[in-house]
Amino acid sequence: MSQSKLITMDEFTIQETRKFPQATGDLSALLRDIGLAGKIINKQVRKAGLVDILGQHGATNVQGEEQMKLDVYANDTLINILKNCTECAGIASEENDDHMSYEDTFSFNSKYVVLFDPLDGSSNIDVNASIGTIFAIYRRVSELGKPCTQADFLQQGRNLVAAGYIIYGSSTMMVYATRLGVNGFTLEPSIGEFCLSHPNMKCPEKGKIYSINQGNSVKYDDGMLSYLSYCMESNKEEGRPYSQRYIGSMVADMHRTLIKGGIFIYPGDKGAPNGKLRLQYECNPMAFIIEAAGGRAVNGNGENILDIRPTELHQRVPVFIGSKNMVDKAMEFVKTKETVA
Ligand SMILES: O=P(O)(O)OC[C@H]1O[C@](O)(COP(=O)(O)O)[C@@H](O)[C@@H]1O
Ligand SMILES: [Mg+2]
Ligand SMILES: [Mg+2]
Repeated sequence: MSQSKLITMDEFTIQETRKFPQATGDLSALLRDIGLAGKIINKQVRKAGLVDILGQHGATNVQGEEQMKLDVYANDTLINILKNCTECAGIASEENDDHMSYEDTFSFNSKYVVLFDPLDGSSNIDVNASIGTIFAIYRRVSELGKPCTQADFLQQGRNLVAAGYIIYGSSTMMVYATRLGVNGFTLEPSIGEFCLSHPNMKCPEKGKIYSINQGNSVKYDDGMLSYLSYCMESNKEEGRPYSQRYIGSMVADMHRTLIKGGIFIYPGDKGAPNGKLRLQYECNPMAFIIEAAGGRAVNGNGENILDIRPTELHQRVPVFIGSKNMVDKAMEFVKTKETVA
């Protein structure tokens, strides 16, 4: 990123909007507001050991998971910023039981709703590894001028208008996808702006890394285990064995997968047939980004993640996501064994 050619995210989205004369600019404004929330969360993350923001908050969320202080901080920040902006009619979050409808005059007439995982990778907060915020933007299906309804938040991933994440890593980046493609913006700390650093991101068709919690192997079925054996098997021509990398923070594992290629898997297992990750604010936005970058995302039956019809806000789904060829290969193992069983 050369200083003389800095393109801020705002400039970029304005340029993109101009390609569509009928566009209102509302989506650009919404992305800017999510970026603003990201900058505020980033400020806390950067001084996490110095202020009282590490550790547990003392409550559990709707899924029975311990909330960390930063989970709560990030959630409150996003809720307040999106409430005060004029483009968002309501939100749903990993940390809230139900969706929230913003009922002021402006929000009532807003056409977008946002779903988010305010802080992804909670288990990494206290050990200073990369964490992130994941978001998904839909056009509401409920009537303008009325409160949002559950239907707004239970849309298929196919309906996404935009999705992205902010990663608080060695630098802070915001990556978002629309149907036009995927672009990444690095936070320039001296001017406090996200600036275009990764234009037109593409996920390589094939990679050399598989990413899964291998410690759970004892619970995996035969198909999954034989795919893992395939990843570890030596085959020089095909570039195997693959390397295994697993941070345990979906944002960080997916950011690497998007840039370097590879496959990220959180499968169903004997104890949790639907796996752990949530469809609406983790897997759908990541699937939308990866598809827009040329990759693929399916569940354990090979069904495209974006085609799944959600029935509950916090539903979980097994996920195989990343380089197209690697996801297709994994399905050969997983689906064959399922049929045999
Ligand atoms: O510790 P496990 O079971 O491997 O799970 C790791 C996964 O859980 C998550 O941390 C769940 O996200 P949250 O931190 O938002 O609950 C993902 O980011 C990650 O991929
Ligand atoms: Mg998460
Ligand atoms: Mg979270």
